[in-house]
Amino acid sequence: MAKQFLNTFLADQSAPATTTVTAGIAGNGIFRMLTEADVVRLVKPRKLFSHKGTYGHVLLVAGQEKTMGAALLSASACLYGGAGLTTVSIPSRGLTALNARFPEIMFLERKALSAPNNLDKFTVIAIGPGLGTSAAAKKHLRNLFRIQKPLVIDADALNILAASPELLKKIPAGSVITPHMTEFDRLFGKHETWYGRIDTARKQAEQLNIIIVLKNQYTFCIEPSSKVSINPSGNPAMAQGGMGDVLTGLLAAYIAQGYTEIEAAQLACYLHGRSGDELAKKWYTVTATAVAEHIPIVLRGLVK
Ligand SMILES: NC(=O)C1=CN([C@@H]2O[C@H](COP(=O)(O)OP(=O)(O)OC[C@H]3O[C@@H](n4cnc5c(N)ncnc54)[C@H](OP(=O)(O)O)[C@@H]3O)[C@@H](O)[C@H]2O)[C@@H](O)CC1
Ligand SMILES: Nc1ncnc2c1ncn2[C@@H]1O[C@H](COP(=O)(O)OP(=O)(O)O)[C@@H](O)[C@H]1O
Repeated sequence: MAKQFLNTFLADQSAPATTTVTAGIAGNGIFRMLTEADVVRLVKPRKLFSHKGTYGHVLLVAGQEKTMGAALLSASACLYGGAGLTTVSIPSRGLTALNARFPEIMFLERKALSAPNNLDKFTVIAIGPGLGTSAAAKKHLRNLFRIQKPLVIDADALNILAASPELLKKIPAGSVITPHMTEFDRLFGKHETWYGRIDTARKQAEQLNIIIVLKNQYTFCIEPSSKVSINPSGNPAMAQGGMGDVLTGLLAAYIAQGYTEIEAAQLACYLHGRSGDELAKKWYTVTATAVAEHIPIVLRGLVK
């Protein structure tokens, strides 16, 4: 593949003109582009002698009355992403919708989140889509931080952290945060350029010992080592509410299935965008629901 420049992937072409991107995540450079071959190599086949326990259990803490849809979208991505079991902790008013839409998914009352013993059985916990930023939501986030297991943190959970810098410093090591540009700037300060934003993300990933999935047309997955992988899939047909909620559910599903946090982030970003790309061949715009539902078809096409 011809040498690529970082500016190809930045909306404002703000990087030094000579900064290059290598194809393939195995490359030694700082900026590496994720390829289909990387993804095919990463995907683990489902084993003959396996059962739901083999593929992990996601707990998703999401939703409030006006944004229950975000919780359902995220939960659907856990399901279509192949998690063995999915439990959602939503306000109980959302239960009828949950049971009607996804009978495969289980429910955990919000008050159960304050007892760490109730959380032991989950392989991974994701928090944020449609959660709101109430005092109760903040309390749940704080409680989850206390168990010191890596979390997937998105949307309103990021907005809570942005308003509570003391809590941001306590983010469990190894966690994955998935901000879009505005959420990122709320967390780490306003940036005038994309290159500046990526520079801050690299420093923060190292300092906080977390993975930052900085979402945009091209999404950047930044490791604690400050290496960056760039996801090339995705398209403007996907620019609709709920799309990030689906990405979060996928990411949690892949962690549940035993991928490392960075592998899960890379897989989730690539497959999410690829699903949108395949759908956009037929559809002028694609919904978040459709992107989630198409994920197993994408994987079947990639992994024979
Ligand atoms: N069906 C449901 O229940 C849904 C529920 N949802 C849930 O609602 C909660 C709050 O989400 P939210 O969209 O209201 O606020 P938030 O994401 O902070 O955006 C605020 C402003 O930021 C900007 N901006 C946004 N995205 C950007 C991007 N990618 N790149 C760059 N900029 C971007 C944009 O500003 P603009 O560009 O318009 O000036 C926008 O107006 C959250 O928990 C979420 O999970 C949603 O997922 C929708 C479906
Ligand atoms: N034009 C685009 N090209 C590629 N991907 C896009 C585009 N628009 C949105 N996406 C993807 O959709 C997701 C949007 O996330 P986010 O803004 O958090 O959505 P929401 O809060 O509505 O769930 C990101 O993963 C982003 O990469």
